[in-house]
Amino acid sequence: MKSDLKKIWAVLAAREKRQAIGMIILVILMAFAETIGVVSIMPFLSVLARPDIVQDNAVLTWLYNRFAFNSNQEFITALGIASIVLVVGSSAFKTITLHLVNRFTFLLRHSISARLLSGYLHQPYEFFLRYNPSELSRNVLSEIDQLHNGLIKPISQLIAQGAVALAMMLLLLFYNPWIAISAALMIGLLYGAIYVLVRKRLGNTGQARQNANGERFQACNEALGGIKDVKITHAVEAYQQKFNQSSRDFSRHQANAETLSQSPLYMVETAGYTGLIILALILMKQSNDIGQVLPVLGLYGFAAYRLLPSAQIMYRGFAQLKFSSAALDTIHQHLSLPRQENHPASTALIPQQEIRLQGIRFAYPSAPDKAVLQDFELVIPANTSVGIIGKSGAGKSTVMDLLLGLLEPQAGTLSVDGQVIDSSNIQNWQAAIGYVPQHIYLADTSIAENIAFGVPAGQIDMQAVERAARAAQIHEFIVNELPDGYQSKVGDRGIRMSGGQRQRIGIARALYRDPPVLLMDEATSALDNDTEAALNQAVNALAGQKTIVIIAHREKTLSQLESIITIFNKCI
Ligand SMILES: Nc1ncnc2c1ncn2[C@@H]1O[C@H](COP(=O)(O)OP(=O)(O)OP(=O)(O)O)[C@@H](O)[C@H]1O
Repeated sequence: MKSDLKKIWAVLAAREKRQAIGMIILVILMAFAETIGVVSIMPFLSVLARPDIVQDNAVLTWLYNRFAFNSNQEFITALGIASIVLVVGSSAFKTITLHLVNRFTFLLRHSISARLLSGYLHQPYEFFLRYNPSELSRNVLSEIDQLHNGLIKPISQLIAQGAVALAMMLLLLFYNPWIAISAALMIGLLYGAIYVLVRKRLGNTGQARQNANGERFQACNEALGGIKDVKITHAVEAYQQKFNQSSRDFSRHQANAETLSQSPLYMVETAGYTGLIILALILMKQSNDIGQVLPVLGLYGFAAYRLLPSAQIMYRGFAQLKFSSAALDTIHQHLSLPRQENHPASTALIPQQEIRLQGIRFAYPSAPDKAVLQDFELVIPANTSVGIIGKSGAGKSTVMDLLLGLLEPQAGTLSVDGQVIDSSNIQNWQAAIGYVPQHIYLADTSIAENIAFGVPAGQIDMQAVERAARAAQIHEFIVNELPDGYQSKVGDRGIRMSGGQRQRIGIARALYRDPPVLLMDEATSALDNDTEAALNQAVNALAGQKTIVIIAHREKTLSQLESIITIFNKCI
């Protein structure tokens, strides 16, 4: 419990911590405002029922004389108006506080999920080889809700109800300390015992809920993301079942947690009711005077009536905390991941002599003992075009990712003109590269936005877009065949484009910034012979001005290049 609270505190940014303290103070004041609202009616009712109390009660006498009332009637009216003003004032204060607390907690949800996404986007590429994207979306979009509903909201309720319960206790202590203490002890012990009994179960259910949530995100993403394969392989039913199973488990765990956090109210109510009857019987046996027994019982009843709802809400808060601790653990851990800052480079590191991979050893994190590359050497002279071939699985794409600086080798270096590429100059190196990956990702926006990827729509250089599209042999298609030319939408992941068109948009994207280095990973595999020939011609036209590295299966694709390097994977 203590460590959960510590983790929540750690999840807050410095400004949010200050705001949280302000909110706690406001919530406590709100609880007292509520108590004042309830209590303010008492002097009015007392004087109304028994006007001579004004003379007996020192406070009332002082008030009466201080404001120089002429009659009890006037005094009662003034007390009534004062009570209304206090109730209205406390309601207004409560409404404002409620809004401030709601704003704070909901904006906190936004701020934590934005920081979480930003943290993920600033992780090295290898991080994304370890985590499934569904798991990361789950954390940013859904686990954050669990944190909000299961932790942040319950904590604010816990504080508010704790303050209400305390205020009520003070009121009861004032009337009858023994009754107040014994009622609070009984309620506290009962809830405490129930919490001890169910907390382990709540923790386990919370963990199972988180797993089921991840599985349901994954099933949904995979089915919709791979819809073509899902349809063609008749996997619709299998995916539906996979989703149903995890979605049902997710709901079941939430229902269990709700029951575990709500049902003690009925048990405690039953125990309280039984306690009252037993107390009545004992008191009756002792004094046999109903006139003495009833006020005591009434006060117990009142104490239970005022304390129970607060105690229940507090218990529910603790239960929700336990249920949400798995979500908290994940978010806390991921928010503390060290960030890899990306500062857009002002100058590109343009190779004048060579790009060199030297003494490289690389193994993927999931198979650290199986080196994909060992003692690997590669020299690419500047402003030449080099082809890389090798069997499937030989490590061509891995070499490309090392050249891109996306993967870090366990041994050896990547250098440009003798300058080793590390965290201090990686941005400058990447600023020099245009890259065409094996699978081109198209966003569901216009062709122009896809070519000028990541540039806000208003800042796109349309001349550069057209130049890149011409070089990638796609300009004619865009202007002649698409209804809105460069503003035509490509559909989700480019669903409205053919494989070859997608690839040419990818090539145009790599050329948009007119980079001095062009890296292509099987960039021409989906093109027909004529387009491939035209594209090769365009690439040849760039030869001598740019350093070009192309990976391909087919040697024919590389026939025009100045040198071809074959990769043999020593571990296969
Ligand atoms: N994320 C990964 N985790 C673990 N192993 C990986 C990962 N990616 C690739 N590998 C392994 O590394 C080896 C080299 O893969 P790579 O993709 O570089 O080959 P490739 O030559 O580009 O193959 P292809 O021509 O089929 O694309 C393969 O044995 C592959 O199974």
